[in-house]
Amino acid sequence: MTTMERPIVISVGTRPEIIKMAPVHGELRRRGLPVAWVHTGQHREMAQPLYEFFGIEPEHEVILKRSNGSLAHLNALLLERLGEIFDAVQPSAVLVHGDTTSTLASAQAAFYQGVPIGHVEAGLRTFNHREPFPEEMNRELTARLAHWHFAPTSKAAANLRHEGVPDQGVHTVGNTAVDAALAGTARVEALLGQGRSVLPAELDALRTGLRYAGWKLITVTAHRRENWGEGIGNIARSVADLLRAHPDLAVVWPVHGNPAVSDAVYAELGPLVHELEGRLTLCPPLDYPALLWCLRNSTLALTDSGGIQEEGAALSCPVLVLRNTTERPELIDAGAGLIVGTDRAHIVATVDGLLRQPAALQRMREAVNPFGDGTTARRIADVLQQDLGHSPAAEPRSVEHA
Ligand SMILES: CC(=O)N[C@@H]1[C@@H](OP(=O)(O)OP(=O)(O)OC[C@H]2O[C@@H](n3ccc(=O)[nH]c3=O)[C@H](O)[C@@H]2O)O[C@H](CO)[C@@H](O)[C@@H]1O
Repeated sequence: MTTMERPIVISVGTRPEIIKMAPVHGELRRRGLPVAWVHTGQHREMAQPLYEFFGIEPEHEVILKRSNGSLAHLNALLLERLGEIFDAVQPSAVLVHGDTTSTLASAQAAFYQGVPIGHVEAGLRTFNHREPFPEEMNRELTARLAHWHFAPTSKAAANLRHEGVPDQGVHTVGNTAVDAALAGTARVEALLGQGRSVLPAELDALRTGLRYAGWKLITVTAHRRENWGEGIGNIARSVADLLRAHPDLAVVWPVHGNPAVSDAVYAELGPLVHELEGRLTLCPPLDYPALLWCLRNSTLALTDSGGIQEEGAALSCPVLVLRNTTERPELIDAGAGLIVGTDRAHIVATVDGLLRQPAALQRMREAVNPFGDGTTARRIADVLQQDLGHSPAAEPRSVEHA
């Protein structure tokens, strides 16, 4: 096989990775480049609706027989199996995303085969190896292994350069989360316009309330380990306070399946659902199109998620970050979000303040999205096409961010 015939392999497994690599997959396919998808996640059935939404059929799947839950065991199994797959597939390049154990194992397996690695969403740092663990170290180690570093912002690019990554390997391209969110929202709105059902029944009351009663919507999500226990309880209590104080407020909270999260949320808020007559929706995690619809129609998002910070900025939905830190400081610098942590009184005061000052809220909605303009996948494909010997469809461009 010539380099041009060997596929560019995308190796990912979790929900955010699939969402963020789907635009790259779509763009490589649109250009007629050979591309293969390796699913490394544990629960393929959970990923299936996403694959259907994006029209992706993974060519390969890593099925792991784990005998214990340790990271070392997971890494070893992934490394061995991915080595076998890459050996059979002979990729011209392997693309990995972000910071998971499978990101690092995919990069290692590609490195052992002498295959160049492209790291998408490179350069995010908290500068604390324990927070998030092991993700922060996975980010650094993947940077050591990668050939192409696709940094979402100039800040992320600067982080890489400070670590000695050669300048010519760093491409500031924006974040593919924006590509996915903009294209996905357009599709959701088109489908709704045709009267097709995109939203689950759980959101019906909410839709009616937004349309006819003038409710303002807040989307809430929380899943991070650091917020388990007290943090989640505080967030839930602040949501109850806000709903009681603002009769025109509605909240949708897709509750993460982990009992460390769901038990606390339902204990605090479950009894309120009936009392609030449709203004509080607690539901299982939403399919991606429904989540996009929620953000698009929300006045605010309260979240500890990374992806939702980027999607909020893309969809003009101001984001309050339920953490004490973020590896996406650009959101705050751009004025599109605020760090609020998990203190009940502080969350309530911040949301109250914003609801009472529409001009401040409007400024946040109008902030320039620091994560790009939805053309990140094109920029990534330009670089790969040029470096792998195809004539580029367009000149690679770089995005400069504040
Ligand atoms: C420890 C840590 O920091 N880990 C991070 C975490 O990333 P995250 O915080 O972005 O993850 P989530 O919030 O789970 O996912 C977000 C995506 O899911 C969509 N979504 C959400 C709720 C829902 O009901 N339905 C949906 O469709 C949503 O639109 C968005 O695109 O895991 C990644 C690898 O797993 C890591 O790389 C990343 O560092």
